[in-house]
Amino acid sequence: MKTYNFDESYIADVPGEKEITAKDVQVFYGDNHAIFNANLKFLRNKVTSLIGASGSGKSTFLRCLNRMNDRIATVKGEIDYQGTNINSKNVNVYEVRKQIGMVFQRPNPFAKSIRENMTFALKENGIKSKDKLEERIESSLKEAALWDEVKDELDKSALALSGGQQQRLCIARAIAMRPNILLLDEPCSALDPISTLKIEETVVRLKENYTIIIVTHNMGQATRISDYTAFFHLGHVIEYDATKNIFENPSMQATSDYISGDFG
Ligand SMILES: Nc1ncnc2c1ncn2[C@@H]1O[C@H](COP(=O)(O)OP(=O)(O)OP(=O)(O)O)[C@@H](O)[C@H]1O
Repeated sequence: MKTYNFDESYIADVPGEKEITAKDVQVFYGDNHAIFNANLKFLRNKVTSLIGASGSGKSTFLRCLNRMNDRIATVKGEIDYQGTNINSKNVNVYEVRKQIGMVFQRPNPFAKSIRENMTFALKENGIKSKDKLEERIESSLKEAALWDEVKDELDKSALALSGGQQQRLCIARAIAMRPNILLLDEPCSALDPISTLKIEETVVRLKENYTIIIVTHNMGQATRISDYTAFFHLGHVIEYDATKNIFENPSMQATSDYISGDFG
């Protein structure tokens, strides 16, 4: 078993077609150095889990991938997406977020109808045709496995849905924009086991059309749904590999300690 060298930079890479790559990414909250030289390549149409103890930097790193840290932290390094460094100042952040959608820990639907939740961003982006909007609502709600439960009550308030339904609505709302990448920041942490299972099934189906990167504290969830897993520790990416290897045969002592519950 190897010990991680905190002075060296680890290139976290696995074979396959890349969708988005972090190069020497560092994040600072004032004096707090939260992410140290993360070099991590994510594969297209795969689910990748980010795991690690509380405070290890998973959410901070995830937010770098669609510029969600802009107002709260200093992010150095490059995020390469389709040949562009999207961490560059002159990149249009709204365009980035159209292609790299995000779903948060707590479901956050707008206090509007289900239909309005689905159409708001589409209308803002110039999609006005009623047929096109209806088509997007239906196809996205189907992809998020919510359509059958809400198709007869699209004008009902989104806040009247259960927590799990609200989270699937947030996923549907994100994919209505037809992004390439979906970032999920502990999307099940506020949900009961049955709702969690539904989201997990949804995520596994969604990878057919999207690249998915998910922060999770739930080891079972990481093993059930992700193809690859990156282990974060003290702001460093310590190990990155096929999920099976991370959980059954990790190379690094710190990974082994974490997954066996020795710390964190
Ligand atoms: N908005 C913020 N302002 C200042 N510091 C922050 C902020 N968000 C995170 N941090 C700090 O950055 C470090 C990494 O935190 P982060 O939330 O990314 O870790 P995490 O692994 O996602 O933790 P958790 O699993 O508890 O969500 C911590 O030291 C944390 O205190």
